[in-house]
Amino acid sequence: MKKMTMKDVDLKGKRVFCRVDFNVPMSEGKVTDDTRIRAAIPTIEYLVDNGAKVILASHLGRPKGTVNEDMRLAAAGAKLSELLHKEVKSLDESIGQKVEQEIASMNDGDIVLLENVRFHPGEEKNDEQLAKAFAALADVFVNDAFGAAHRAHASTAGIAKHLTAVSGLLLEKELDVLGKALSEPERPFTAIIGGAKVKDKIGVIDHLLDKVDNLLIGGGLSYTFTKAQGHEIGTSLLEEDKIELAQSFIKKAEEKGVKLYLPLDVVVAQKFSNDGETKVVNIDEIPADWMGLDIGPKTVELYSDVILNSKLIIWNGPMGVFEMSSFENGTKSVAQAMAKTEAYTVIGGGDSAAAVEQFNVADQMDHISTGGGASLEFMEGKELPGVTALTDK
Ligand SMILES: Nc1ncnc2c1ncn2[C@@H]1O[C@H](COP(=O)(O)OP(=O)(O)OP(=O)(O)O)[C@@H](O)[C@H]1O
Ligand SMILES: O=C(O)[C@H](O)COP(=O)(O)O
Repeated sequence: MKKMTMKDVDLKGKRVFCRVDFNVPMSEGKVTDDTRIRAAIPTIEYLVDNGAKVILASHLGRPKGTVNEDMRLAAAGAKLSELLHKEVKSLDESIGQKVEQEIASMNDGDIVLLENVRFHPGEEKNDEQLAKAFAALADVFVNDAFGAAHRAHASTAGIAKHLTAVSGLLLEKELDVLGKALSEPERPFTAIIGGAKVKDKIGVIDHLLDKVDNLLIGGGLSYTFTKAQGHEIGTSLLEEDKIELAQSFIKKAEEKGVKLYLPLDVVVAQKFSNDGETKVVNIDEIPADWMGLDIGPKTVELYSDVILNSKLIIWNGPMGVFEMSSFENGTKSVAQAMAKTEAYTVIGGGDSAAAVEQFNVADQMDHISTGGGASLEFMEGKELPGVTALTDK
């Protein structure tokens, strides 16, 4: 079902409750990565240019329903103001009389940022009263928080029952890119899945096996597959209870004609540290008291080759412990191959987005999702409550 967008509503003079995802990394009261704030700007500018009174709302961190001084949104408001060259008034509440008074005094085109919606316990419970209190502040609801679209919360889903609810430009773009990739992919279509645990990627691997031509596996989760192939993995990450599942994925790939690639060689170390001795071994030669912490050079060559010969690539999860320089090469090389390929490249948020930033190739990717969990759930084929709740066209 098609959902209404900002372009379907008259915004002039309207109070617009615009949910954004300003859940940004912070250190010492400052925003350390403003990617998500920058990503919301087209929608905010559209609202301003169309004469709306812009009431921004977001969560930050997981304050568990109480006020947490370190999780106030004022620093994000200041950053937004700096980026827009325009006043953004940060309030210290998200509902109540004071907020209502502030909104009543707004002129068309003004912007306020409400306080962290998760300071209220009702937010994450999708409490009806809180949803109504948010809705009472506005005439229209715009959801632009793709990163939080997998959460059925009062400010993402509940509020949509009480107002005309439309998508913002970022939400629309994310759904468009990821949706098109999954429904009408250019081929060869390759998915690269890494990260720590099989358990977190079961849904996405299963769903992608129905869609892709190639599946490249790396990172901590690959060792459960290696074990499933019958090799010893030393002290590498293992999820004993997922070995059978890994076997079933290998079988499913065979049945579907998907080329499933697993590491041929790995970088091993005796401890989880950047300083110890490391060596490269073939996948069937991991010594008993060593652990695999990155893919090796033969694997890098093979994976890069697949990447260079694809037309569409989705990447979620690093190939190794890329935060440590001794084990960054696999993730770095994959990032560099992604930068070089002519394929349409999509980064599924979270650590992979951090990796392409770290290796200075972010601007060479076609789309970097602002959602970690949200893009993963979308790629699992799940419905996103923040999208489902929007008004049908
Ligand atoms: N071989 C390995 N052994 C141990 N840890 C690993 C290994 N390879 C990668 N990791 C770690 O996995 C972590 C990332 O995995 P995780 O599943 O948490 O995130 P992700 O897959 O990037 O998900 P998201 O994109 O949602 O953040 C990184 O911190 C990385 O150091
Ligand atoms: O950072 C994210 O993935 C989103 O902002 C959602 O945050 P959450 O996992 O705390 O709901």
